[in-house]
Amino acid sequence: MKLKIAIAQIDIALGEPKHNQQTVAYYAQKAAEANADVLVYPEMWNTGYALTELGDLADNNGKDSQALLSKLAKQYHLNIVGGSVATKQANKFYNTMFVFDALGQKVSEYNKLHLFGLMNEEKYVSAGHAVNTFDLADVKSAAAICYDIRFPEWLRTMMSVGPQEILYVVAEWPIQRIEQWQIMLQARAIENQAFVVAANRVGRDNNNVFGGRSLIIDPLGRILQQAGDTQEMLLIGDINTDDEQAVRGEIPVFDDRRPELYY
Ligand SMILES: NC(=O)CCC(=O)C(=O)O
Repeated sequence: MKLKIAIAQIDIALGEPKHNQQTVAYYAQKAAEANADVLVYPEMWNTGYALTELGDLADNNGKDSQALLSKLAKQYHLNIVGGSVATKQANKFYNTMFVFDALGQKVSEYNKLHLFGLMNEEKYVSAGHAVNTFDLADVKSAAAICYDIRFPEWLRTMMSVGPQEILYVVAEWPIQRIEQWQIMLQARAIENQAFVVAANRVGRDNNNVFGGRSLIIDPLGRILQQAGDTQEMLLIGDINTDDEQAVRGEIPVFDDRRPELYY
């Protein structure tokens, strides 16, 4: 399957969901103009890490964000991996991803599993418990949120069911660890023999400068497309999932696993 992928490497205005919704809508239009099949946004695009203000700002059951993403998906006939947004669900706050197909139908919903202490996330946000695997644009896929990529055992859990052909990652990853971001994403691509499509934000909040460098990586860990570290942009890249069938044919790591020995 050939797919044109678009990544919206955007800046996020801290604590300003209305403003950020306009940015998200603008990049959907640009992705449609580029004839993209799939569009990916970064983590927590509605509020940024405005964690102390979640009581006022978190999206109730993700209603506003879902309505917007579904509308954009349908209007522009785009499959959308909707980054993540701060949500309120049953009096708790979550860092939640919504995925919509090109008909505007929700195909997945996922609450970030691993909360990032260095950014105080666990003080305000509750952790999810469920996998995030789905078919999007006829391709078996999985998705993770930012700090989740430091847990290869979790990604393997999701990637080996299928196995999945694309791993989407959405992030607010600071610039001082941007080399780790890139290296870990390349490793996740190689070990799972899958494409990795990773969207990071740019800009700053009160505590961090974020490092961009959104990436599209092939199943051999080679970088197909890479955005810069500071500028907002729409990164576009073409992938062909037949490539990873070739890689899997040569080194069948999924068949050779011995899960009975792993704990
Ligand atoms: N938003 C996040 O989860 C950041 C993760 C991060 O920066 C890391 O080094 O891990």
